[in-house]
Amino acid sequence: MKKVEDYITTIPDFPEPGIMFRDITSVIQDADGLKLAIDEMVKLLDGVDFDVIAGAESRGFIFGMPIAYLLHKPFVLVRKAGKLPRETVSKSYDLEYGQATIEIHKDAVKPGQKVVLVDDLIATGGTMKAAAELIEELGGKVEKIIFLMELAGLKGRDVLKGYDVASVVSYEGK
Ligand SMILES: O=P(O)(O)OC[C@H]1O[C@H](OP(=O)(O)OP(=O)(O)O)[C@H](O)[C@@H]1O
Ligand SMILES: Nc1ncnc2[nH]cnc12
Repeated sequence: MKKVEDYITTIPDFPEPGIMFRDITSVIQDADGLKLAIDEMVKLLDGVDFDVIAGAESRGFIFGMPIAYLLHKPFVLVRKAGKLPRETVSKSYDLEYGQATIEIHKDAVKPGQKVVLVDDLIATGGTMKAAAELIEELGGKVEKIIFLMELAGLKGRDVLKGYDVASVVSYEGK
């Protein structure tokens, strides 16, 4: 029986020297890999009471949407800057390589709503930290943050201290 990690490809030195790129395309271009990945992420939400799933552009959309569909929850887009047409809240942050700004529509989360954040991977934790702060700025409560993969050596969990964080696959290094 194959495990999720068997479907993940690692490409050294992409997109920059020193980065071990953990590629999800080899997971989702295999029907069994895609199903297993989503099923394993859904399991991370066993017993979690929440109202909304929010996913980070773009790979967080790939995994967040099917989970929202399966659990019959609404899905909120955490988008890169300049893509959302209505009023937004916005935050800038650093990545393993580069820098980014994300935005959420102001009406996407109502005060008091319990939100699950979803992404494919945690590296430095910057993306999800910024997303969590935006949810909280809108009055939402971050109930849990889930990933398909975790690059544990980059200590992203420390950045997300205080949040309930879970992942399907953990790489010891980066
Ligand atoms: O933990 P961090 O250091 O914040 O890094 C993780 C983030 O980086 C990648 O997204 P990226 O911004 O490259 O965008 P993409 O999903 O559009 O490829 C990945 O999908 C996570 O969202
Ligand atoms: N090492 C990595 N592999 C794939 N996506 C990433 N996003 C940030 N760091 C990454």
